[in-house]
This record gives sequence, C-alpha cells and structure tokens, in this order.
Amino acid sequence: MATDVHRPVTPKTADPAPGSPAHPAPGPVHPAPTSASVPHTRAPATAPAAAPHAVHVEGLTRSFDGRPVIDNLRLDVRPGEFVALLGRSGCGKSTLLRILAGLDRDIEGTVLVPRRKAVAFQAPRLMPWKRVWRNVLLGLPGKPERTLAERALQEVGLNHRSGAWPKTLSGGEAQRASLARALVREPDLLLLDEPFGALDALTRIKAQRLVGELWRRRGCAVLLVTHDVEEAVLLADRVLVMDEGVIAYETRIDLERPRDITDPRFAELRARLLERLGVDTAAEAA
Ligand SMILES: Nc1ncnc2c1ncn2[C@@H]1O[C@H](COP(=O)(O)OP(=O)(O)OP(=O)(O)O)[C@@H](O)[C@H]1O
Repeated sequence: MATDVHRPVTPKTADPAPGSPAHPAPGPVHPAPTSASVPHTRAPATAPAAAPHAVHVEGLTRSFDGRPVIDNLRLDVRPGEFVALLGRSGCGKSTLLRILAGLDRDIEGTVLVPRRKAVAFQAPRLMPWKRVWRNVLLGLPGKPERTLAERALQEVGLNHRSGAWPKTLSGGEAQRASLARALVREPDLLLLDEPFGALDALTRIKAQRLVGELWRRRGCAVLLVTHDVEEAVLLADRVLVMDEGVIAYETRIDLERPRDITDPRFAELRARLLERLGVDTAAEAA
C-alpha cells in the first residue's frame, strides 16, 4: 500500500473552493514537502517501508485562532478495519477527517495515510452541470471510460441513473452517487463524514447496510464520523470517542455480523458509549 506522509507545511494550503471535487485524485495528492517547507515536526515523520496501518497519526495538533481543536492526538487504524468516530458537536471530528483526506495541512505532527483514499461527506457535493457518471469520474486522471463509472454505480445500485442530472436524484440516490465516486478510486482508506446524516430513517438503514456490504466486499479501511451511536455499534470493529482534542475513549465491538440491535450486548455497548458522550440513558429511557 503506497503511503502519503502529511507533514506540517507552511504557508497554509488553501482549502478547495466550495463545490470543488471533494475527492483527492489517486496518486500523491500532496507533493512531498521540501525541507524548506517543513519548519517543525514534533515526531519523526518518515513512512515505514511496509505500512502496518491504514492510518497512523501521532502528535497531531490543529488550532484555530490559537485554540487547539485537535491536541497531540494519536490514532492508528489497521488495514481493512472499520472504525467509527463519535464525539459531541464541535469536538473536531470533521477537522480530523479533513486532515486525513489531505484537505487541511495546516497541522503539527505526523499523519500517514494510504495514497489511495476517498471521502464522502454528508452533502453529496455533485456538480449539477455534469451527468451522474461524469460526476463519478470527476478528478480522475486521464480520460477514464464511462464503463468505469458504471461499474462503481452498479455496486451502489445506481447504474440505471448513470445518465441522469444530479438534480433529478433523490437524497439517497445522490448519496449513493457520492459513494460511487469514492469507490471508483479503489481506496485503501474510505473516509465518511456523516454520510447518512441528511437521509430519512428508512433510506438511512438501507445506506448503512450498503456501506457494510461495500466494506466487506472491498476490504478497505473505513473511518466513519457519525453522531449516531447505534450506527457506530452496528457497523464498526472499533468505536472511538473524541473529546478535548484527543481520542478520549475507545471500545472494540466484538459482536458477530450481521449485528442484532435487540441483542442485550448491543444495548450495553450503546449505553456505555452514550454515557461516555454525556447522555443520561436513564433519562432517555424515561
Ligand atoms: N476553518 C475554521 N476556522 C475556524 N474554526 C474552525 C474552522 N473549522 C472548524 N473550526 C472550529 O473547530 C471546532 C471543530 O469543528 P469540527 O467541524 O471539526 O467539529 P465536529 O466535531 O465535526 O462537529 P459536528 O459534529 O457539529 O459536525 C469547532 O469549534 C469549529 O468551529
């Protein structure tokens, strides 16, 4: 697995303009920083020859207006592992995901991620002037064939809308198109930022199942940012809780798949995570 090393770079890299493709193109997204552009690294930032991790983050700090939102954070994700990231609103989950995606490089510390990675956000971010299949191929180098997009669309059950305009898609379809755009990149790491947040309950369940299936079929590592504790326990091998700029708590989900939400062990894990998030489960039951 080819690995990208994200090291602190100055001057600050501009974020992509709103509406620009969210998905880093395959290949070295960030040119290796020159020594002149690496003013300080807290930890040695050399990529191991054979990366034992899909994500390796050490000493990561990201501040806004002098306030660290991420503060000396450490995180490892194994290849093929499904990790869910919970945390109260504003604790820095999306910031972490954007850093892993290479969309924010104004950081201190070391970030090692596979070169092949893709992101899907809560908003599908499709270009309205491009048909669905062209959206799927957006940002890929060369002149990729339509069939490449259609294979990915097939995987998410959307091949029949390949020639459609984005505005004619339902919310669930648009989200699946966004997933196809991620999958077409053959990612070793799939970064999902609340991808089901805007979907209605039924569509959400279907989308969760789809992501579970895709993960099993593809074998890539997944980092899913979510507010939904049940979703995290349903899908993940490991659930992390972010607080005060670090991973404050983590638990392994050893339940067999497919998971049964009526299993008392499921309920126990859910309750423990809610407690960690500061939710009073007794009040919830009342
Ligand atoms: N570009 C920015 N400039 C200034 N502050 C920012 C910027 N991006 C994020 N922040 C701040 O950093 C903190 C973390 O934001 P982030 O979006 O990562 O939180 P989050 O955990 O994903 O929240 P939510 O669950 O509500 O989406 C927030 O206080 C936010 O206001």
